[in-house]
Amino acid sequence: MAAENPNFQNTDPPTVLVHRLPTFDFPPGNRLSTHFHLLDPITSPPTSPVLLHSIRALLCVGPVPVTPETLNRLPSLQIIVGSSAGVDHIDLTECRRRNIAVTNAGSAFSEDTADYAVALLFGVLRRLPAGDRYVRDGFWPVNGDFPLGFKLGAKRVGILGLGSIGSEVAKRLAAFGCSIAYFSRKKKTSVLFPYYENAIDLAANSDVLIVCCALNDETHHIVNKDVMVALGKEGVIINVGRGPLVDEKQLVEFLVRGELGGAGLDVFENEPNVPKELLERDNVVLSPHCSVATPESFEALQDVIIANLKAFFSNKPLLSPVQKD
Ligand SMILES: O=CC(=O)O
Repeated sequence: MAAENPNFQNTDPPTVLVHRLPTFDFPPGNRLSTHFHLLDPITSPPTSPVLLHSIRALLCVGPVPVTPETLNRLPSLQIIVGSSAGVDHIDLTECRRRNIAVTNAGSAFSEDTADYAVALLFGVLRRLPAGDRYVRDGFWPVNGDFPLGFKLGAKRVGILGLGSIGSEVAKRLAAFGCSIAYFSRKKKTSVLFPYYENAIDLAANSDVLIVCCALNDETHHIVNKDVMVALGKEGVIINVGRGPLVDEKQLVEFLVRGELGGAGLDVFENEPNVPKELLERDNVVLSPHCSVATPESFEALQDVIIANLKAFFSNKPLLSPVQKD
């Protein structure tokens, strides 16, 4: 029967509807289909509305939006398993209203993303991409020594969002001799780093701001003009969270006027478009939203997705539920 009707919903393995953009998929050879019957409307024949009515689990691959309209087509939906750390593409308020659980990538990406934040910071302070261009473009023999960079050790690093990624960033930069402080939704009782009650105070006491918090209504443009003023002329902003956490228009203006020391950006407000003013600047390191992208991270992600779906289908606690506050 399953062979005759590709939309047939087996109970074993359980059916999971895949929600993704045509351009976004798991790398080949993923293990998810050995545990679940994955119904992917992009590769399967049209999915019957009757089947959609019975779907309980949705696997959201990448940053594809989940809107009230998406949810209207899935009246039995109970869980959305996300494949990213950030879930700003999912309408969480609507999910809460409909009592639909949401999970994210948990800590699958945290180490790689933290490594990347440190790499971007090194890139800005020591001007690594600019130095690379200097050598490749033949300027070294002509112009001589490359300008000095800045030392990483002993920098005062302010972390915006001391969650799973922020904590890994703190661990790494503390090992480089930086002092760490943070701002998060809440002060963490188990953490000894100084806590600031807002982003401006954190910036005023930091040389570097590393942005790794979740994007939501409260954190949209959390790095605004006032934060940039507080960070000061030598200050560096690293963003591995989401583009709209930083007011990009202001960031460009501050950099162009020389009122910030530099920026390392993996994310942008209007991806894949990057403000052209940034392309010309040697104190800015640009990266195409790929801090999480390693085969190791994607292996770990599959473990998290499988664990969440298995827990859901056997009524056990979810591994990485998105917090409900
Ligand atoms: O940007 C990547 C993620 O949120 O996992």
